[in-house]
Amino acid sequence: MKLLVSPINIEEANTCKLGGADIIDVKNPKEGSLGANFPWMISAVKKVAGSVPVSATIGDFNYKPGTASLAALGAAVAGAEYIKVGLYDIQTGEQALDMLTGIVRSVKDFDKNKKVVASGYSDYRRINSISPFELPSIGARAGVDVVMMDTGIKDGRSTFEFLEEQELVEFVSGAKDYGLQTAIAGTIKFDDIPSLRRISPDIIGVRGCVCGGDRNSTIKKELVERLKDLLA
Ligand SMILES: O=C[C@H](O)COP(=O)(O)O
Repeated sequence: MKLLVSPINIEEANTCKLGGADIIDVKNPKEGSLGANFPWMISAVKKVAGSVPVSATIGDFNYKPGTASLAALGAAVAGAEYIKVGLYDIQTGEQALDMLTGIVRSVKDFDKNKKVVASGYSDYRRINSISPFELPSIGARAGVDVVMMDTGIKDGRSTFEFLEEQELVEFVSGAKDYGLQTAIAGTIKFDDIPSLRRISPDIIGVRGCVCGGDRNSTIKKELVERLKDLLA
């Protein structure tokens, strides 16, 4: 399992790199769970990251395929290798397919090696969003590379409070059947690692855990190292 860590600035990105993160995921929590940061921040993090791949979130979207496609291209041009969209206020498979098809086209026309990550939300019922379990089939049709789930509301409740381990196993195996990679995030804690080993997604995404439990605090190098060791 690769470790994705979400810094909010260059200092934290450097800490992620020093701590051994496999993917440095630029986001802006002020604008939501998958809030977009500025293109100049993505470019600056890319310089700090060196050979470590950079991911960038483009927002918790409603149904705006054109806006999302343009934002995705912006993240790709700024240097992100992984471009991650949150299907937040999306209720139907048709809407999700439109969104993802546009995003994939705009990113892959620019650089076919960049990866598109389609994120749903483990707390989809409380935010009235599409079920993340629909994403593997829709994502495969659209041509995304990774399907993911995170929590939409960052109130301390974890993905493991909204979904059973067996449901997460099914999410991962369903995506694999479509040839897609998977990522799981949402207030993951050190205690969740044994369960995550059984679920075995390709990537786990964290912030709060490596800030010492409070995602509004700052990322600590020793906690990134500890998590990386646990995943080894
Ligand atoms: O993609 C990863 C998210 O930033 C996870 O943040 P969190 O661990 O604080 O829920």
